[in-house]
Amino acid sequence: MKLDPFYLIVDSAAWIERLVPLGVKLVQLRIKDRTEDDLRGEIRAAQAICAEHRCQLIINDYWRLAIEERCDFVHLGQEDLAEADLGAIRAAGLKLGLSTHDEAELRSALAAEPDYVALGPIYPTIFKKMRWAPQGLERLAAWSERIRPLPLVAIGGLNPERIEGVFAHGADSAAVVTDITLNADPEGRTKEWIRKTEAWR
Ligand SMILES: Cc1ncc(COP(=O)(O)OP(=O)(O)O)c(N)n1
Ligand SMILES: Cc1nc(C(=O)O)sc1CCOP(=O)(O)O
Ligand SMILES: [Mg+2]
Repeated sequence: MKLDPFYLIVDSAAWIERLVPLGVKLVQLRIKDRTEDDLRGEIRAAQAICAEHRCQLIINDYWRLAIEERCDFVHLGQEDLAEADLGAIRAAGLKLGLSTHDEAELRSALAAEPDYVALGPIYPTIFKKMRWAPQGLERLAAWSERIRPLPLVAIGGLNPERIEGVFAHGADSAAVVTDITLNADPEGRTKEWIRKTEAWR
């Protein structure tokens, strides 16, 4: 499976409406702490925009809702994975991306036969508190060897200056939150990401 090299992560359908029409082809809806009704509404709105713009939508965490709403891709972390019904996810035809942060997590991720593996944080991130030190580019290259031919997603502290390094070390896609959502010009930065990832598209 080929992933777009630019993997945007946002926390609302409003962000998706703002940025996906610019040419984003892979986006994760990552929402925390909302009611089920709110989540369902956000998922439906995101689906409509992504369908219109032929953008792959990935739902973070909420695999039951993703099944109910007939989504086609979910991303789960290791704690999510421990509680997930992989049989139900597969029976619904959902593709699955999994987070990893260390060797043990990589083993459990591979056992679940995902459609991609993410490694993070590659660089320090301001987005959320993490138990792991930055992985660095050599670790990313090692992961790439280990998971081949599965696609590898790099995440954590990425910006346009770091794009070339992660692809040179085996990443297939670069996931990003704050470099875009906290940027003074999110639209301009999104266009810059699309341009700078073109060589790997
Ligand atoms: C592409 C990608 N990689 C990693 C994560 C992190 O997932 P998780 O460890 O479950 O943490 P939360 O994002 O749910 O806080 C991700 N969302 N996307
Ligand atoms: C949501 C998330 N998961 C990570 C992991 O390592 O699993 S790093 C991360 C945050 C990424 O945000 P930013 O691009 O702003 O650093
Ligand atoms: Mg999660």
